[in-house]
Amino acid sequence: MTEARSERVITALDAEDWASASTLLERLPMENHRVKVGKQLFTRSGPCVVEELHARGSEVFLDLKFHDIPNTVAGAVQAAAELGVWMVNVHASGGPRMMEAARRAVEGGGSRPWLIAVTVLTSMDARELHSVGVAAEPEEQVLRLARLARESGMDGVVASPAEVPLLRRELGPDFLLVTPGVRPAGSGTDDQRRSATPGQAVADGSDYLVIGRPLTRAEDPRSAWEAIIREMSMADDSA
Ligand SMILES: O=c1ccn([C@@H]2O[C@H](COP(=O)(O)O)[C@@H](O)[C@H]2O)c(=O)[nH]1
Repeated sequence: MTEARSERVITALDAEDWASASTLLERLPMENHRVKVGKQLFTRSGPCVVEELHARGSEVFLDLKFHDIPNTVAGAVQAAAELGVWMVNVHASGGPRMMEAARRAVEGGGSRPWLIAVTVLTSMDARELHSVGVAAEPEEQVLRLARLARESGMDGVVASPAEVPLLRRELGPDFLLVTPGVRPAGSGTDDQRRSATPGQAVADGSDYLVIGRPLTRAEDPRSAWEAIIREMSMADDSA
């Protein structure tokens, strides 16, 4: 991964509306240029949020985690591609036909978004995974879904930083690994159950670190950002 460290951080703009999101952006440095729009902001403020972010020069990861029948997901992914987003995602547990339909939906045009699949939500531990009927351990299930995602034409997966060493070893250097659940050393994990520090995520080979509350809830988001970038640099330098 040759991108600058600041380009490897995707800020999760989990704000209640566009007004709060843009206030937050003003409190972050300009290098914070990749942002993730999730269900709350998109549902409240709609596609114009993506347009506003593009006008500001940001690249947008539209994190709506589509999970539906193939025809519906294909239509949704195509609509996302027409918005010009940089990255969009589906749930790998929607199955191979659904992922293949999503892939076909973004093919054929000029530039297309990165299409990635969510494996096991980073908020789930083994116990919760078992409670929804999956007997496998999280790592095993993440690897199974990541293999399926690759065979179905996905460019990469969303997984926890804890699974990055395994996924890199098994899937090689070119499959995108996008990791939420990142927490600076010493900070609480909130509702995340499988997490690691920014330094660890980078050292293990994560391509993109999705970071929300450690930035959005920080008293000083700019300093929090700088501390994260410093931690990533130290991990890179010692690799
Ligand atoms: O498995 C997943 C998939 C997506 N997310 C999203 O990432 C951010 C993480 O926010 P934090 O505040 O840093 O915990 C959030 O928008 C989630 O919807 C995830 O956490 N885990």
